[in-house]
Amino acid sequence: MTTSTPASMPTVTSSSPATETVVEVRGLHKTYGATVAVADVSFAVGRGEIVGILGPNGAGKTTTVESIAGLRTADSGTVSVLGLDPQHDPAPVREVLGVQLQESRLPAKLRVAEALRLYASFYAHPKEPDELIALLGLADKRDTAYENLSGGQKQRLSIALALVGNPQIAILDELTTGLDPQARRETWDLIEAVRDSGVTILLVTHFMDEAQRLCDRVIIIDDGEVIAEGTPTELAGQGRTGVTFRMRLPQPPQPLDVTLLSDIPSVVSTREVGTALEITGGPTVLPDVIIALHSRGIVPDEVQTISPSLEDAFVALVGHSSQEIPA
Ligand SMILES: Nc1ncnc2c1ncn2[C@@H]1O[C@H](COP(=O)(O)OP(=O)(O)OP(=O)(O)O)[C@@H](O)[C@H]1O
Repeated sequence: MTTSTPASMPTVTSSSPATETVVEVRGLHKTYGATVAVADVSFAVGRGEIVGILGPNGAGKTTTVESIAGLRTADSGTVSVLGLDPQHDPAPVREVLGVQLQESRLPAKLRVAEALRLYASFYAHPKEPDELIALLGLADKRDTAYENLSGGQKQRLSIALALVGNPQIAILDELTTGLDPQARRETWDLIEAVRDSGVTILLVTHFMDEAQRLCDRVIIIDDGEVIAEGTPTELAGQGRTGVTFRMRLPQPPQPLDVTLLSDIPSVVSTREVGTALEITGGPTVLPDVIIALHSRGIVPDEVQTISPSLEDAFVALVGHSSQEIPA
C-alpha cells in the first residue's frame, strides 16, 4: 500500500457489465427503525464477473447483498436475479443463488461431509459434495467435526456450502476476514477457480488488495449510496495523472542542490519520505530526473515507481482507510 493520495478527489464513475446482466439492483432503499441502512443503491452484475462491494463499516453492504438474496425486505426499489424477484420468488432464487454470509455457524459436532450432504439435500440440482470437498481442499477433513476445523477450513467449508446448490451466482461476504496471508491467497485462487467454472461472484470485502486482485469491477458504497463504480484500475487511476516515484540518493560529499530537481520542467513536487525522496511529475519525469542526476555524477539507488492504488482512491472518496472504523 502506498501513502500517497490522488492529487484531486476521484469522481463517481458508472460502468455496466460487458456481459448479460444476471443481477440488477435499482433504487434500493432499506431502513431499520430510524436507521437508513441503504438510502439509494443501484448497480448491475454481468454473467461471469467477480464484482466487489466495498465500503466502510455500516455503509449498507450486507443489507444490500441480503436484499439480493431475499433475506431482507426492501422498503422500496427493485432487485432482479436472473429476472426473478427474490421477495416474490424466493424458492427459484435459492436454486440459482448461493450465499456465504458473515460468521456462518454450524452445529459443533456436524462433520464436513455430513454438512455438505445435508445442505445438498435442500436443492433440486445440487453439486456432488465430494466434488466440492476436493475443490475446496477439504478431503482430509471430510470426517472432522465443525468445532475442530481451523478458521481457514471453516471458511472453505462455508464457501462450499454456498456452492453446493450448484448456483449460477454466489454472494460471498467478508470471505477472508480472519485468515492468515497464505490462507487468503489460497482462498483467492479458489474463488478464481469457482469463477472459471462459470459462477458469477458478488464479493463483499474490506480488503483493497483482495478487490484489486480478484474483482473485475468494484462498487463503493458509503452511507447507503453508491459513490463510485468501475474496474479497480479505473478507480485507482482517478485523480492521478502524473507519475510518482521514490529513490534513495547516495550521500554525496556536498548536499544535493535542490534546485537541480525543481528546475526540471517535468517535476511537479518533491518530498522526503524517511530516507527516500518522492518525486511526482509529468510522463517524462523519471528519465528527466535520472539524466539530471547523472549529469552531476549521481546514481540513485532503489528507484521505485508508485502505482496509484484502490486504497488511495478509497481513502480519497470515503475519508479514511478501508480498515479504519470511523469515529
Ligand atoms: N438488523 C438490524 N437492525 C437494526 N439496524 C441494523 C440491522 N442490520 C444493520 N443495521 C444497521 O444498518 C446499517 C448498515 O448495516 P450493514 O450491516 O448493511 O452495513 P455493512 O456495510 O455491511 O457494515 P460492515 O462492514 O460493518 O459489515 C448500520 O448502521 C447497521 O447498524
